[in-house]
Amino acid sequence: MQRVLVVEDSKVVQQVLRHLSSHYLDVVVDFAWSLEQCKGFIEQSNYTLALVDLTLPDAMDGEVAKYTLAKNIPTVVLTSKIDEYIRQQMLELGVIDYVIKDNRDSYHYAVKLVAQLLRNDGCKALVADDSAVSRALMKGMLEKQLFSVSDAYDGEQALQMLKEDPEIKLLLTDYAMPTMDGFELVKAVRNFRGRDDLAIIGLSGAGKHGLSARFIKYGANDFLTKPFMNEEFHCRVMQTMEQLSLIADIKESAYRDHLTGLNNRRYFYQYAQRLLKNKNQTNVLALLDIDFFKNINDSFGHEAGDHALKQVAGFLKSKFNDSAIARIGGEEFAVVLNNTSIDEAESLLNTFREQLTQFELTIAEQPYCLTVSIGCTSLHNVSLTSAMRSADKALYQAKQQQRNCVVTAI
Ligand SMILES: Nc1nc2c(ncn2[C@@H]2O[C@H](COP(=O)(O)OP(=O)(O)OP(=O)(O)O)[C@@H](O)[C@H]2O)c(=O)[nH]1
Repeated sequence: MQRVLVVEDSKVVQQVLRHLSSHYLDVVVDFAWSLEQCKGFIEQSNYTLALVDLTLPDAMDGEVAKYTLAKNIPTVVLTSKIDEYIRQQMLELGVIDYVIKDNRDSYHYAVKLVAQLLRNDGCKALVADDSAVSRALMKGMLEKQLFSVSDAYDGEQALQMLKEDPEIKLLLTDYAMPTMDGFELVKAVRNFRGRDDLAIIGLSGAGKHGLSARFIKYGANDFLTKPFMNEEFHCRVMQTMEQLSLIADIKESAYRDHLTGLNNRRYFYQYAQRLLKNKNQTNVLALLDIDFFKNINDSFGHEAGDHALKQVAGFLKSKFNDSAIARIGGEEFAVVLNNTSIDEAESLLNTFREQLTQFELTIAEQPYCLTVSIGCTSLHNVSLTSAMRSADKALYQAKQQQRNCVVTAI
């Protein structure tokens, strides 16, 4: 589990950092006031990352950063002043980055930087460069930013590695490489990995600015001109990864039902359409609708109704954890049972239905049991529209019968 340690002696700054951390960091964050307290925390817990003030009353000369780094904790430094001497000192120490505390936005930047570094943690990156020295340098710099890094000596090798590993999220590629240069590599990679799925930063030598622009035209997200400063490299990588994360967040929220955390209707339709393309797989589509749900809203209020929906969603997830589940309407859910015959599906759905009748929800602090009606149909060799229509018709029949039952469309 990821954990962050913040060491800051100013009460006001600590308060600001606490506020921003609760907003941006979804991990445990401990706050220490001094080097001594910092040592105590490190004895107790393992930290993924430390954000430390360079000057503390009991550590005036950056000893806290030296201490966290000596304990192998990747460290970002907060400093109220910066000059070439301090900068060099910090780079030599091996801190990931430094943030100058000169306005409120710096704290914002610092916490967002920590958030991005936590996202980088274990994220795969690939460096493609024919120079072993350059490769080792960039590998080291990326590892400092918590990436898990592999490297390739030319474009062809890099392309092969990217084809084999869709988990690689960042590619740094030089332009001049034997067998396949950086442009060819970027063009080839973009045929199967989009800009929002794999970030690419192109590198070119000094005085070749035209090359940088062409990198972008061929599909790179950004570029760097060699030789680059440590900070420039760091900022470019961070900014590019932050954009990728933002797009991932937007995509995630576009496909998620905010109330229950399940997939939403949009996701479900796209998923089912994709599934139907595989003609060899027999799947079953089930539509589940809570019986007399309106009674919950009417008796206990809309908020209690929301709470009930969340509990039913959680129950569904626990029982069909290998299947795609979505909330496709108010109190209506869809489940796709993969590689299942219609008879098997009917039996599984009946078991679920019976288990739900035994499951006690908590509504307005009281136990409450509810039931669902289910319509199901084969999702194989049909159009999605026709499968939805059949399942809907079966669900209607289930409602017309006694409810709390499964009807299969023939
Ligand atoms: N609390 C809450 N209620 C919702 C939500 N979406 C839809 N509903 C309510 O769900 C209820 C659905 O009512 P009906 O369509 O009459 O269905 P029902 O009461 O479940 O009856 P049957 O389906 O015929 O068994 C309505 O009262 C909607 O307002 C939601 O997100 N939250």
